[in-house]
Formats: sequence, C-alpha cells, structure tokens
Amino acid sequence: MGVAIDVQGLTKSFGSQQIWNDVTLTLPPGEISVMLGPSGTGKSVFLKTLVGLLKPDKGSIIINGDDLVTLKEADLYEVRKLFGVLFQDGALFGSMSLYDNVAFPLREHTKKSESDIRNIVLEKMDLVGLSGAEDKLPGEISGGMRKRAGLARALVLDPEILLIDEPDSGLDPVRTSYINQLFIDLNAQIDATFLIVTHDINTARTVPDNIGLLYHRHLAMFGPREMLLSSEEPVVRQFLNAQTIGPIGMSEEKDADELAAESGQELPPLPPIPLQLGTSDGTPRRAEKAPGEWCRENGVTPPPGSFESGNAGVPGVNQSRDEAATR
Ligand SMILES: Nc1ncnc2c1ncn2[C@@H]1O[C@H](COP(=O)(O)OP(=O)(O)OP(=O)(O)O)[C@@H](O)[C@H]1O
Repeated sequence: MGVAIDVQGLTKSFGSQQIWNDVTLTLPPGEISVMLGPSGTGKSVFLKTLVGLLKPDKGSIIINGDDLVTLKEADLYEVRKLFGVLFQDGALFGSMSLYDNVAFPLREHTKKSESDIRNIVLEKMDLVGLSGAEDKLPGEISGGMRKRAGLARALVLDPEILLIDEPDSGLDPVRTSYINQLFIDLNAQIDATFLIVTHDINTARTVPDNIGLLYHRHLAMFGPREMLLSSEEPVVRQFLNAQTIGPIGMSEEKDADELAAESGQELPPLPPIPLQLGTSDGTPRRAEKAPGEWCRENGVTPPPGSFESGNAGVPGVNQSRDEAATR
C-alpha cells in the first residue's frame, strides 16, 4: 500500500521570484492525485521538491513520520527509494538500450545479481507493454514508447510513491488514453500513491481520485475529483472546463480591464461529471469510490447527466459501475 505525503506550509522561491507560498495538502495513500495549473505555476518545481531534488524555503513534507525538508542527506537517500519518478521526456540515457536504461536503478541502488535484474526488468517492461523492445535505443522508438520505458524504469525499485510529470506531453489523444489506462491498471496492481502533473483536461477529469490546482503562487484547491468537478470557484471552474471566461488570462492572471470586459458574460453551465476511468479488467482499485459518493456525502447536486456511462466514453468502466451510477 502506498504511503501518504503530508505537505504543510510549503513555500518556494528562486531569488526574488516566489513560485508558490504556503502549499498544504495530503496525498492520500494508494490514491491517484493530479496537479493542474497554468504554465509556469511551479508544478514541476513541486514534484522536484517532493522528491527532495529542490529544497523549499519553508514548510514540511512528512512521509512515514520523517520530514524530508530537514532530513540529513544520507537519510534522504533512503527515503528517496520510496519514490519512482517519470520525468516529462522519460529522461532515458540515449546511448543505452531500453533494457539497460530500465536496469540502471537496480544496478545503481541494489546488489542484485544480473539474473535477478533480468527477471525484474523483463517483468516491468511487460507491465508497460514493451516486451520485445529491450534492445532498442531511445532514439529508435516513439515518444509514447519512451514514456513507457521511463515508467518501467520508475517501477523497478517497487516504489510506494510514483511522481509523473506531464505524461501526455507530445502524445496524441489515443496514446494519452493508453497511458492513462496504464496508470489506472498499475495503481490497482501496485497500490502506490500517484501524483500526476498534467495539462490534459480529459486526463484530469477522468483519471484521478483527487485534483489540485496551483494558481497565482498558491494552491487554489485540492480535494476529491467530484469536489473540484462540481466547484463553482471561478478559477477551478475555468481551468477544469477549459473556458476563456474567468480569472486566468494569457499571462496567467487577467488585468482589471480584461475582467471588466467579460463582466456581463454568462458562464456556460458546468458539464456533467464523467465516470472515473476503471481498470481494464474491471477489478476495483483499492482507493476507488462509487460514482457520486462524494457528492452524496456532501449534499452536492452534481450537474445533470453526471456519472452516466455515455458522457465518459472511457474504456474499462464495467457494468456494476454503470449500475452504481444510476442507483
Ligand atoms: N532551477 C531553477 N532555477 C530558477 N528558476 C526555476 C528553476 N526551475 C524552475 N524555475 C522557474 O520556476 C517557474 C515554474 O516552473 P515549472 O517548470 O515548475 O512550471 P510548470 O507549472 O511545471 O510549467 P509548465 O506547465 O509550463 O511545464 C518558472 O518560472 C521557471 O522558470
């Protein structure tokens, strides 16, 4: 089972440029969370700070009772073993075969024999659908395959936490759907805590258990998917529904004139909340909730048409989920 990451009051600047201030959230164990935000709001900086690659100015990151911010380098090295990280471009070594790329963390961080390493590498490559591509070089394969190879490498040390930076960047919508399905299936299999940074609204609406939004140097909101997808908060509503009306402008924030110009404009109604993407074989994930559960528990009426299988158009949603949605 993945571990919780408890972030309290996290603040980060580079020189005089404040990236974000007082970020507080808990990534629940074994759940999938997505972090959104306009470009440049510091989502990648947040991932790098979580894994200890960047030091925050203030705040704490508690994992299993340890605060990563104050840990000594040697102890931090141990805690880092809990993490698997998939960087945007897969961050593969161009001169190494996929096999050697995936084997790299095992050779670096463990004393396993080459035959044990081989078993693990082949298992993880199979898990991400790359069996047979072991001898290829990163330059010989597509962007989607590179991401999957990066994912296999992030999995070889059996992480409790998986951090994934823009898995959909450079991928077409079909490849994006495949990798999203892979995340859902993987989460069901390994139970790790996932944090995915993405710009893809369809991914944000259908994949995670929780959504966060960084905006204007702070965490505008973080909580269950249904909470954000039914939120009337202008910045959340604008971002999750990909609208131009709202506080976010081309240069992150709109100025007073831009906001005044749209004051009379009606916002379109909130679109229906789609069903969450299910596992491909229909087995429930441990963290999965029944469709509409958060709305029911919190007395929120979801937008009309929510949780109907027809509005999701996603594979892997089995019959029982559909029935639960209409109960
Ligand atoms: N090591 C660094 N030194 C100085 N500034 C940095 C460093 N890393 C990131 N920044 C700055 O921090 C800000 C946030 O960058 P970051 O890459 O985290 O944004 P992002 O939200 O992930 O953006 P995008 O969605 O476009 O990928 C940017 O202004 C960037 O220039």
